[in-house]
Amino acid sequence: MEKNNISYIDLDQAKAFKALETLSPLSLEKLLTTSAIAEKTAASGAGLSYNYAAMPVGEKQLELLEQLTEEMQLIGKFRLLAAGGVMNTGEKRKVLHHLCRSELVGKVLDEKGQDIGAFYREQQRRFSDFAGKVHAGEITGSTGKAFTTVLQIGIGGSDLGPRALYLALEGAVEAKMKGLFISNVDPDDAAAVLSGIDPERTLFILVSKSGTTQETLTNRDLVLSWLESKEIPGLKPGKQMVAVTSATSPLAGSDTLLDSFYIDDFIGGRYSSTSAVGGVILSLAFGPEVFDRLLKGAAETDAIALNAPFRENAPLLDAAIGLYLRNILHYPVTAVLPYSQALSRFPAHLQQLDMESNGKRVNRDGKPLGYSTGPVVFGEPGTNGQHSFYQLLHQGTDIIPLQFVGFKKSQRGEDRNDEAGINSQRKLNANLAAQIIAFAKGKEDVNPNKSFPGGRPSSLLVGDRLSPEVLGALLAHFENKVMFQGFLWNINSFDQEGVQLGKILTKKLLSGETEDQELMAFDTLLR
Ligand SMILES: O=P(O)(O)OC[C@H]1O[C@](O)(CO)[C@@H](O)[C@@H]1O
Repeated sequence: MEKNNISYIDLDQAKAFKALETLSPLSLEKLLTTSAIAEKTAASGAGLSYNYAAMPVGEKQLELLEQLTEEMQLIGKFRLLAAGGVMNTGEKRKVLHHLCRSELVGKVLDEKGQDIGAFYREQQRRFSDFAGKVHAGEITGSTGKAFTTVLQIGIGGSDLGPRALYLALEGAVEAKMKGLFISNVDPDDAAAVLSGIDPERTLFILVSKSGTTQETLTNRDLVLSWLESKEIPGLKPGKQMVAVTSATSPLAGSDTLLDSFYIDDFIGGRYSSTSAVGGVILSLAFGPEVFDRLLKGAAETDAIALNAPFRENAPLLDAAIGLYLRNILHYPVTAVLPYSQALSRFPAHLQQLDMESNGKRVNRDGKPLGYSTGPVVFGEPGTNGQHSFYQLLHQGTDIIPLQFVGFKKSQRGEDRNDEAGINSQRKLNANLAAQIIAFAKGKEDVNPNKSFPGGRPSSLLVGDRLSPEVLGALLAHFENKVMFQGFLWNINSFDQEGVQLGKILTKKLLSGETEDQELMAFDTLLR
């Protein structure tokens, strides 16, 4: 037992899990009825709902999954996390991204007794003011011209979440500035983006929590020398750039830059979209009030995840059913399929969120696990995916559970009725409904090549329109789902040691310190 009566056991020690293992799998075709579609639904924030009628779980499974979440104390662990418990056991850190949205369980103090939420709010106030001044023309480029473009330099969590959110908001609200991103150390990434911008009117945001990431520092230097190379009278490259970093990073406190905004070690990269990491670019691109609306939606989902009972708690249900798919039915992959072009990069963000968090093979105390953890996650917007990889999803040898996301209304509202009076949004959603049924029910045919086995599960997250609030709720839904699953697997979802080895070998290779012959041989192949 640890403090607060929270105890940590591996999944395979839980009684409810052992009971789940004894149940026979159910026929999806029998489970999928019109009343199940009406009843098997639960709320996330901002009117978003999670429908699991096409998931292979019946009453008994749900009862045991609920017992499992209680036995593994998921809500107690979330409460402890939100209160500032050291849930990142590997790095011995608190995990406080929820605090960027609201004080779920009251104030959280650091070791000096300082209010950490107040620090996050202060940073939000600072970057909101900064954005307001840029929009009002009070803060300009170093040659006096108004900034019209904002370009984020960062990678991983300092790119994927903010980029996915930026793209998702472009059609939801009117933009105040154009947003662009450079992430890859591939020089072609920077060259392509820089070729289309006005150096005097572009504000660069250098985002690196650690301040040590090779790709980001390389791109910073590349951008600064590109600005220098323009030889524009009066242009000061550093004064076209702000930083977002942690107060302990080597980038902190630089007076060569226009300004700096801070996060701390308690906000993990892939969980940082609602901190200054996402907040600076989103406030500049769309206005601080739009970023506020996104935070509000995320806070609504957080409150549901913490307080709602199992059957009314979408992130908790999604996590528990996902565990059933992974550890009872042994499906190793999940596809996320948003029927919304605005969410084109959302699957890429979820890939990092889920796979970097739960791609672990030891428990939170470092002991090897005897069961599977996080699935492989991939996805593309529908209907594009339908004309690409859905063949394998329908008729391939593996069953891949699907997580559909759809909206009743289009985001931009521009649409056209065809001769039959049917608009494109209706066609998009008809495709989504058809896919759920085709995957679940299949279709027999005398020709085996034309036969669909069915029994392929899916869930549906559905909202009215992809507004900033709904986007925030969707983001928090997945953050909380991933967190709950990490608790179920008894792993630490908040570190990422698996990315280190490759970084170290790269460094050794570039500095000439390696004696690894095979590494040098591959390097030679690439020169
Ligand atoms: O913000 P930073 O410190 O540059 O890190 C970027 C990314 O690198 C990683 O540490 C992985 O290499 C991610 O977890 C993180 O989001």
